[in-house]
Amino acid sequence: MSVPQAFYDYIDSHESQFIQRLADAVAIPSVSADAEHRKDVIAMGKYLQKQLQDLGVEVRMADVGRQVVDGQDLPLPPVILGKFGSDPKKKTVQLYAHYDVQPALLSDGWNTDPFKLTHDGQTGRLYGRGASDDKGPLLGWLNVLEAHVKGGLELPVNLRFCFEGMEESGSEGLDELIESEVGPGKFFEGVDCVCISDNYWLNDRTPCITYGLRGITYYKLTVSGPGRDLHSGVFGNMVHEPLVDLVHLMAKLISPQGEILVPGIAELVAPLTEEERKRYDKLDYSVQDVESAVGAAVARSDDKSELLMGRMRYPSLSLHGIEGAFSAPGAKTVIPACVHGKFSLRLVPNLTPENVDGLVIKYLKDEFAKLDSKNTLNVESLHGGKPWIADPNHWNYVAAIKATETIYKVSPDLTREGGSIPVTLTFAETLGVNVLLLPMGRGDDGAHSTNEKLDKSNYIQGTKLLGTYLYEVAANAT
Ligand SMILES: NCC(=O)N[C@@H](Cc1c[nH]cn1)C(=O)O
Ligand SMILES: [Zn+2]
Ligand SMILES: [Zn+2]
Repeated sequence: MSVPQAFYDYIDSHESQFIQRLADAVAIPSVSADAEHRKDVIAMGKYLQKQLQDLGVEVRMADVGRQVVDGQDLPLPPVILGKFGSDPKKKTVQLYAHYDVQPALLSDGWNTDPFKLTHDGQTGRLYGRGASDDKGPLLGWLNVLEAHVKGGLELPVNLRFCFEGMEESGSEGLDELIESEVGPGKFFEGVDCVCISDNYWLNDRTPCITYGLRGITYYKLTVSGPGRDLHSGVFGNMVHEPLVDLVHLMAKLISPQGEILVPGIAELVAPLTEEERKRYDKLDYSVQDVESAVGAAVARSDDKSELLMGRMRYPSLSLHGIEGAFSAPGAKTVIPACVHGKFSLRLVPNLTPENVDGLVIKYLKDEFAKLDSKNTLNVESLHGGKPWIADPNHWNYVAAIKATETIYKVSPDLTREGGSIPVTLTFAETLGVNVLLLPMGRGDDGAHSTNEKLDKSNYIQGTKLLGTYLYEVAANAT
């Protein structure tokens, strides 16, 4: 079955309604990391439930339990499981996306309200938290479905939806749900392949298809000592200061040149082969691409392949922040009594949370002992996920490559991504099927950053791409 022109026409003629759909979704501040916003994440789930049901999807809102965050007992947002079509003659495609977003405050440096989709008519950019990560791609699937249901077109495959609301905060409860829904008569029965749209092109010109992700392991270091915050004029030079200890420890994790200083990590990384190295040389990328994506000339290397390998096939350690330290404007002369340092490690083959956590925790405890401080250190691993690599020669990838060539008239780059989507590996291992990452947005979208955007053309052409991919699955699956 070839793609009906009526599908493309429907998308083109409903552009403004689809942008409004994205605006409605961005307006719900579904920040999973913030307990105050948990009700909004749940509201976002309900909004999607209704949208899906209105399009004829059989929806189940799966309860995945509760979570304690900073002493507060909170409900986890439901995982939305949806079924559309059960024709045994058709392939069944499992779609995954997430409806939660990263935190965003105007005061972080946004030029516009992060929860009000702002369309810049000159550049065609749609600004808003979640526009690219991951509300735009999620709604792309709804747009595809709507074009078929309301346009009177038959879908070439059966669809299964799995939309979660905790991806940005460790996908709590999701693995257990997936594992419990595998088997005869269960939700995931009959799934032939998985498609996830939750990453980005490498640059702002060439579409890509992604066959690998880094894993992650995220830590919280707590240094405490004094029973309360102290006056630095009264107690400075009299007591061990938690923030001083913490800053020393955090500086021991990574050098300014990016070298991970935890012993044993580098030795675990899978060796680079000459054949693999050549793959990076071929990708359409430049130092200029990094610089324009980050907004400054701060790239660590002048060699594009070194930069790509740093993101795709080597681990990275990033320091994210210090909770409890004075951070407001002004010059408060406080000695904070208890501070929490946050950092994470992105994992590549053969690093896993299991073989890395022990190395990190032992190293930090040894380094803390060297400080000879009377304060106390606690190290926690908050969440983790293993790296993932798929077979890019599978028909699922052939379908995505052909769809990309149809929509964008170029062959996509085959990439590995530096970010982490832990459920990717769960799908691959528990369902035993091929998993594909088919991105909608561009490398300069600013996901997780200020002024996140999705280009209108990527949203509209991306919706066409997702639909075309379903037809190519029907045509290429074996
Ligand atoms: N678009 C995928 C993404 O941004 N994933 C997050 C997942 C995560 C893990 N811990 C916190 N968030 C990422 O940071 O890679
Ligand atoms: Zn995402
Ligand atoms: Zn994200």
